[in-house]
Amino acid sequence: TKLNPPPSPWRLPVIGNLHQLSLHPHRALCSLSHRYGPLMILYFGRVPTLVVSSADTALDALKTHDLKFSNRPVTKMVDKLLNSGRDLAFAPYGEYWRQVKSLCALNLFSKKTIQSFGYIREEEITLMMDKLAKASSSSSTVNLSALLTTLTNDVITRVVLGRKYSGEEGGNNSNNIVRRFNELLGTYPLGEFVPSLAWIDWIQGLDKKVEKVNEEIDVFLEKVVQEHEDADQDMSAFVDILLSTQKDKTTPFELDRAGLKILLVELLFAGSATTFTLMEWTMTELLRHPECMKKLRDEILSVSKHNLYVSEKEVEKLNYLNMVIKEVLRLHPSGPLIPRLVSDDVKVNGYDIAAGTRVLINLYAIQRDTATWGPDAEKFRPERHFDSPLDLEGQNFKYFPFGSGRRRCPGDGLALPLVELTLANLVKRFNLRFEGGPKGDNKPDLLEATGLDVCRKFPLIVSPFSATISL
Ligand code: HEM
Repeated sequence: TKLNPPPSPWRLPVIGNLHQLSLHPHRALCSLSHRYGPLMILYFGRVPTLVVSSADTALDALKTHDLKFSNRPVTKMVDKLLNSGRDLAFAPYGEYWRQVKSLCALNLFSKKTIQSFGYIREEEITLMMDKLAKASSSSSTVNLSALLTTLTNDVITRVVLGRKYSGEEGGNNSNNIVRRFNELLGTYPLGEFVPSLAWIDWIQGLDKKVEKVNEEIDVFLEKVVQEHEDADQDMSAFVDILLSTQKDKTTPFELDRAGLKILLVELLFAGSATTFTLMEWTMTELLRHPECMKKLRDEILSVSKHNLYVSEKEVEKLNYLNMVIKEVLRLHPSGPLIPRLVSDDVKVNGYDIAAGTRVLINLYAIQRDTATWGPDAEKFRPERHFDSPLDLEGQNFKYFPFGSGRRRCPGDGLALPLVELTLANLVKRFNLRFEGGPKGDNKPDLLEATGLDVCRKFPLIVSPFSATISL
């Protein structure tokens, strides 16, 4: 039978469409989809990649054919950094993935476990507030991006590893490890797409960099695991649960030392970079829209009247905060391109897609589509979520910032309470003045960094002023 492949933009010999990706592939692919349609095949060198850019095509791929789209590609970096996918995010869809996922669901992502970490969130947020209060009383500026990075990192390392590592030196500093891991995982070696150009990666020393980061991560995590093995008293971090799973020979699940460490590093990375990115963009948008900041502050003050600290119970009543976060996740999804892999030949929207084709679901394009969001789709307008049926569950393909289906993000329940609580306390306690970007603007810009998680290009530097609060 005759096959009907999706349209493809014109491409160059050898490199294919690689030159069209720019530094911000989600944006470049969004523009290309306006010309070539919501389903297109691009060739990254010799590697065909299906790009999905509309709600309808995402529904057909991720719902109608969800099983065939339930894998992820094992890129060269995943192969090297995550041992060919012995983690959760890149493990092939199958028994190993199922076992790891249920272990995490039960011991890390369950409602009860997340609630039990409430005191960690409170302690770390209080520490951050203290730093801001100190800066406020000495009229100094602070790097809010750095503070938020440390906060998310400290919370996730306490939950997963049992204590903080952000104050340690060099290779033992969890902030450094997560940052370098993120940078490398978001790198696509040219040799992966064009084998004849692999020498360029070699000259750039990519293999050496990966080797070094792998070694550092291994040394760091070996020390952490050893600390837990040597501890006299019972410890209750996630690493301890992994260690007891490892020892328990009756479980159907075999987790060796290397697999255990890969899972730990992935959770640190997946848990902190995404959560931090969401907080950083929320503060950016609020500083760009003082009317939204004021509305949010009024809401927080109306709900949280008796203490300086906004509690988790009070946060549950903050509807406008919820809308603000939803709008930020729409415009700035932490991971704008969701990677999947087609595991079997499939027909999507009438087009034939071959097994083995890589897939990129362009959340950025879908969540800014004017057909869904209207002519002001590019505008930050939290009110559009008022009484909206679109939630974060991933059932509606117009809006799914945590993904959808079997491979949907399992960490939303861990991320959102921290994000909500931090933002509520920050906005209640401080008026923040943006201290100019590189061009001396008085409103933060929207320039994006490159990498797997798209955070701000330049950090948010602000002057905090303690707000007057009558209790
Ligand atoms: C604001 C915070 C977060 C955002 C926006 C986010 C977003 C996403 C997205 C879009 C995916 C891909 C889903 C798909 O393929 O359908 C994903 C997967 C994943 N996320 Fe998150 N995430 C966040 C926080 C977290 C946290 C806190 C953790 C864990 C500590 C986490 C762990 C994971 C894992 C393990 C996967 C892979 C799941 C699988 O393949 O089975 N995420 N996330």
